[in-house]
Amino acid sequence: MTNALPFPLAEAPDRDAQEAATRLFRQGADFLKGVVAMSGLPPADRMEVCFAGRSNVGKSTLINALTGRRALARASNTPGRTQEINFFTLADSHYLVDLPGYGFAKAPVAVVEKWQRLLKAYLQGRQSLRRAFVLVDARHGIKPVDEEIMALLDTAAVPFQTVLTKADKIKAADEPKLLAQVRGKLAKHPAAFPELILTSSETGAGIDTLRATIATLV
Ligand SMILES: Nc1nc2c(ncn2[C@@H]2O[C@H](COP(=O)(O)OP(=O)(O)OP(=O)(O)O)[C@@H](O)[C@H]2O)c(=O)[nH]1
Repeated sequence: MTNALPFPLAEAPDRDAQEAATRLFRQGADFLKGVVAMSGLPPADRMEVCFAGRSNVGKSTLINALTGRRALARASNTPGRTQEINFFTLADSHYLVDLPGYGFAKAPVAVVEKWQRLLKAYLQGRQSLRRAFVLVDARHGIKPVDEEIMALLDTAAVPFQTVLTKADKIKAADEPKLLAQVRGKLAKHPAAFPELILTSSETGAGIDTLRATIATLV
């Protein structure tokens, strides 16, 4: 009874959702600004989704794949930008928000603390934030640092959806073990959205589903 499992994999989008995604994403995405303090946030005047994940999880690559802009998220990866919350416009109706990667080993404590304060303030105070996508490397499953951000999202009551990245790097035989680990961890998080998206920026798997998810958020 696969469909009775908690946190099933999202199904492929239906035709309406696909059309909504095509309409939205063909209008294009652009880098707007990097933000280091709450006072720098753009007006909360449109639908907003954010992307969080451990360093190297494939966040920039995924944002590029979603928007079809090869180097879009590179802007947020250049030295000096990595501690900023980066805003991208999508059409004139959405913001895509790239949160700094966490779990970096060598950042000074003061830097990490400053970024955690900003992240907390952003997640708790942003009215227009509809959903957070928490990216998790399919090879590694949910790590303690991922659970920290999930706990923060629980507290802030921001619904979050888990997006597994680099699906092309795991063997089909290892998928059940990964999904069991992820489902077990998510069961403890009240803000977890009850569907997972398995993606690969390499093969394009799951990208349409994620686009359609964003395009049909209300
Ligand atoms: N095989 C495979 N490799 C991927 C995929 N997505 C990203 N990568 C690779 O993983 C590495 C990290 O990807 P990035 O997109 O830079 O990761 P990031 O999360 O933005 O990293 P930070 O900037 O450190 O936060 C790169 O070498 C990518 O080419 C994927 O779906 N499949």
